[in-house]
Amino acid sequence: MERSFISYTEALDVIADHQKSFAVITVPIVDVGGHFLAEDLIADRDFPPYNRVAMDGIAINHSSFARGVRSFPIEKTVGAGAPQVALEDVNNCIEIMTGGILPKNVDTVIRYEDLTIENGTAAINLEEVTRRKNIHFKGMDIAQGTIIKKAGGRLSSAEINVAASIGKHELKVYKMPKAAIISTGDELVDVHETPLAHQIRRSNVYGIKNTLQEWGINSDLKHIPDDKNEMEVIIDNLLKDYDFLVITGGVSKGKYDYLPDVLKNLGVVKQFHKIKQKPGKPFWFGVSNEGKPVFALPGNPVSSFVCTYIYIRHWLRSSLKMDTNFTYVTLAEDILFKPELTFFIESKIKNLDNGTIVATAVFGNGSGDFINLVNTDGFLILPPEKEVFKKGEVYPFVYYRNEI
Ligand SMILES: Nc1nc2c(c(=O)[nH]1)N[C@H]1C(S)=C(S)[C@@H](COP(=O)(O)OP(=O)(O)OC[C@H]3O[C@@H](n4cnc5c(N)ncnc54)[C@H](O)[C@@H]3O)O[C@H]1N2
Ligand code: MOO
Ligand SMILES: [Mg+2]
Repeated sequence: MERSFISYTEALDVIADHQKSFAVITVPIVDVGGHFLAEDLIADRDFPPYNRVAMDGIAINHSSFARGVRSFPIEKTVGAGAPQVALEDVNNCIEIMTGGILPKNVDTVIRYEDLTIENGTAAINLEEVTRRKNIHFKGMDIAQGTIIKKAGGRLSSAEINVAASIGKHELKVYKMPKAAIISTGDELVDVHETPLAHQIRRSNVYGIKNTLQEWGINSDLKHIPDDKNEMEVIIDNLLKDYDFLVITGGVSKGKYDYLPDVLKNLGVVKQFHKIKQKPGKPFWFGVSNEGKPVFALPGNPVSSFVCTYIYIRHWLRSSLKMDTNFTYVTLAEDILFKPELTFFIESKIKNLDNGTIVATAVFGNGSGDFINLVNTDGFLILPPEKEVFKKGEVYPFVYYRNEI
């Protein structure tokens, strides 16, 4: 159904309705970082797989210590990687290293720091020793056959460690869709060019490309002048070659804002045009006859930036069955915003030593002022039904920095 001037939440719902199922591919483990997991990771053994010695020292049978024995002749010395041995006499000990398999007939490990070793005998310098100390017992982390990580979600170093330990030399991951990011507008020149007095360099598409890249999506950049016929031919071809399109500019009320007409002529079915929000109001979203989403973002750089972080993210996370919530932060100061629109306001955040993260709005000069993005960390999402947003209240926050 076609809609106009809908709310932010309605727009999110429409976009989620057009989520896709991405194909599954297999990628070698060394290249898998940042991909999205498409299979469950299952423990192939207990973790740890054997009673693992957790400290370098000696292994004893605690009953001897309990009987008052304090000096233990060393029967043998064993390193990690050696098969399991057995203590023959419970009054003796086995010298053993971290990572080794716990010998039979022992149940407690004492570290070197608590021992004096002389002439092949280890004396324990402790009044008390807890039985089972310094042993990482078989299966205590997870049992064989248990799902460690369900499909879905992004592979971080934590999951990659686990994948390696269960022998996954290659993993099933989602094949991310490929995007064309298209700038429109006769005033725009290439980054290599020197603009004339009435021109600017096209910029917002580079930021969008980088954002998509951070989300694991490859894209190509294209440019189309404000020429209806040229637009139609180029977009028609791009719809064939790419999984989704991101177009910036040409969607408002201007004489040369041809995009909605062009997309209509190409059979891209409008799902909505205009959202009750600031910035980004003229956002147009449609789906081609092959089901390919077309995100036609308003050209103003802050508007296209916000719409990318809100709506393209929402489509991707919905498609990947990931939760779509944002983190919440606390307002450092009151914010006044009267219009009945969802307000995305650029803000700086600060971590306080009491554990709260506070956000301070930084008002730039509207959605054309992309310099203001450099001075902020993300944007607050303030709902339309209020005018005064009080210091101390909490609101969702979209963080756009990707620091190491
Ligand atoms: N009469 C009205 N005019 C406008 C309205 C309105 O409701 N009534 N809405 C305003 C709002 S809000 C926005 S946002 C813009 C959206 O405009 P378009 O999507 O049609 O975009 P353009 O007109 O092509 O460009 C707008 C602005 O952005 C600059 N731009 C465009 N592409 C790029 C790029 N790739 N890199 C850098 N800058 C870009 C362009 O030069 C313009 O300055 O419409 C308002 N007008
Ligand atoms: O809504 Mo426009 O996107 O503010 O400048
Ligand atoms: Mg325009």
